[in-house]
Amino acid sequence: MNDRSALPDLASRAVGGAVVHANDELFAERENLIKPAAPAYQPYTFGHKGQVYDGWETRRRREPGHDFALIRLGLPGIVRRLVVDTAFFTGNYPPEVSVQGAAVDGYPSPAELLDADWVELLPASPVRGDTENSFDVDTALRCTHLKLCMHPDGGIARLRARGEPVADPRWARGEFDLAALEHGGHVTGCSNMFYSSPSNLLAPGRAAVMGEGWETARRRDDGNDWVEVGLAAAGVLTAAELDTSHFVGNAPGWATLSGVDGRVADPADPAAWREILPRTRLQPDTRHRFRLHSGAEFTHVRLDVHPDGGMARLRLHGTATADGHADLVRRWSAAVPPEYARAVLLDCGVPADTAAELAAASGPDADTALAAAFR
Ligand SMILES: NC(=O)NC(NC(N)=O)C(=O)[O-]
Repeated sequence: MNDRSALPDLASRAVGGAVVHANDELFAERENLIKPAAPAYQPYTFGHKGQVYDGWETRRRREPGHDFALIRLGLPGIVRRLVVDTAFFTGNYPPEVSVQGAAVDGYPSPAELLDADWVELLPASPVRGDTENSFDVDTALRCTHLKLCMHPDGGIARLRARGEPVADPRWARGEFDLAALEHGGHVTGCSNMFYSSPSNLLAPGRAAVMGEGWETARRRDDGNDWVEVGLAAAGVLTAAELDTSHFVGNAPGWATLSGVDGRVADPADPAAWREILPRTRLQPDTRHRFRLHSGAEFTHVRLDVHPDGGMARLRLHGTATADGHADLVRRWSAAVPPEYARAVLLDCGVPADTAAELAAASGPDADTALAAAFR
């Protein structure tokens, strides 16, 4: 799907994001910025500090400068669209906002983050109050953190950082979930997303409530709903997990899985798809796991649910092919600064001089050597 609004929110608390610091949050707490739920408001509701807002709100500045919050992305990746939602902030929204991104390995403290190499994703730009202010972003950087600035002060209900997660090759090796967002799995098509996004199927961890899964509207025709997933890497699947947890009265009755190898066949050609899991009955509110034995290589997998309903998670465990793994490493190395790549290679036990050489090199030979370092 090319629609940026359908991309997963890399900052959301639902995928492990955190607002690790704000220079001020007197009126309303910074953590509200990344709550997955839409913002809410109750007029004439006063706490000790003033009107209660569902967002991040600083005091009125009496000296020059600007306010800022530091966000750790739950899914490091390339940000394609920022949404600065000022819902319910009418007399107290910031006139302008800006956002910067950084790629920092390890577990930096807020103080260390302040010294990071911040790259501009959104220059200071005007925003409107009580509005979802949407900005497309043009960057190639795999960000791990964002810095959101309000010029000079004010309140913001939510920040959404829609984008493409880029896998860390240290954790996408051996047998892993080839559909997981954190490894670069992504939704490429879907029949219906009436209630919730199909990307939720690929989110980390178990869903806590029904709303954290994918749910379609009730079908009133003879068809069935489906979702198509681009795998993190071309690979061979060994197990599938179809988790209907929390879908009690609206789980699908049956499901099938099929796959295609987009390197040798056209995914748009229905005849190119091969069955992976035959039509299988599902139970409501159940984590189903199936062993897969076909041994075939796939780049895309399609889940058909019959006739409609919802599902919490889809996991597709398997191993990447050698060229699939090399592609995954190439995507990562093209999106991280050389000093970051060098630090990661050192962490993998690569000798210092080789790490420096590999991090700085480019071209097919360098790609092959880099992929070998992570295999
Ligand atoms: N009515 C308000 O919202 N006032 C103030 N904000 C809060 N939260 O009370 C302010 O000055 O922005």
